Amino acid sequence: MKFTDRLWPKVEHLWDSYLDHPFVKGIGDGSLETEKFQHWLKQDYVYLVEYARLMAVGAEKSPDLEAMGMFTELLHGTLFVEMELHRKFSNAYDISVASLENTEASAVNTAYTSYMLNHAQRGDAAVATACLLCCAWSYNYIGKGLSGGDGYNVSNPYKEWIDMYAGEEFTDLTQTALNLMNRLADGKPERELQHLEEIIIKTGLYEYMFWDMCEQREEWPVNI
Ligand SMILES: Cc1ncc(C[n+]2csc(CCO)c2C)c(N)n1
Repeated sequence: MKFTDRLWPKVEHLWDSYLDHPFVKGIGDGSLETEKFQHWLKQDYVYLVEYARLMAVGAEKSPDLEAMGMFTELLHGTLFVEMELHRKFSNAYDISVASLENTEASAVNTAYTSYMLNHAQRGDAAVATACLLCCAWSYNYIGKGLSGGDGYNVSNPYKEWIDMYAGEEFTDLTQTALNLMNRLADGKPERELQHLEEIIIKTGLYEYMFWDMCEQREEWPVNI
């Protein structure tokens, strides 16, 4: 059995809770307030900068050229496909590229990226892949879930967002991340597989917290 097949029953319930989250539902039916979407765009942009570093760590720790190529494919997809779409969306939502780049990461955002980078720096390439997996995989799952929903139509202002994450390009990137995970998990002892699983579940919980943070437009608890 592939490693990612045994993971699925453990994350399924958590991932279905994303589809019930008010922020995700708001994207699905088009009712999400613009200010909340702008908060997501800004926080996500600086999140993706740290996420790109994570893939660079994975490339550096790769055991072979094939893994290195897969990490750099994901890195390229983040920097030049996903972040480019964020820049395009921001233009439509009155946010300048400078203000995207200068966003201060919120508490949850900082905790999430620090968690991933800490594990990736301490672990091997399989650990770095476990850190990045949920992120790519869960957005593709959400995009596909929303594109099959009632609110998916031309009048939904977030249709392009849904199309982007459900589309072929992101489905291919998700498949690359899954293949990389299975390749690097192959032959590992059970104790290490459990460690990878724990990271995937924790990052899945951080994903939920990220939606919550955007729904509440949270930054830090006190303004300094
Ligand atoms: C908090 C957060 N989690 C996941 C993604 C989605 N995502 C991040 S990297 C990647 C694959 C290559 O770009 C995908 C789909 C996001 N944007 N923000």
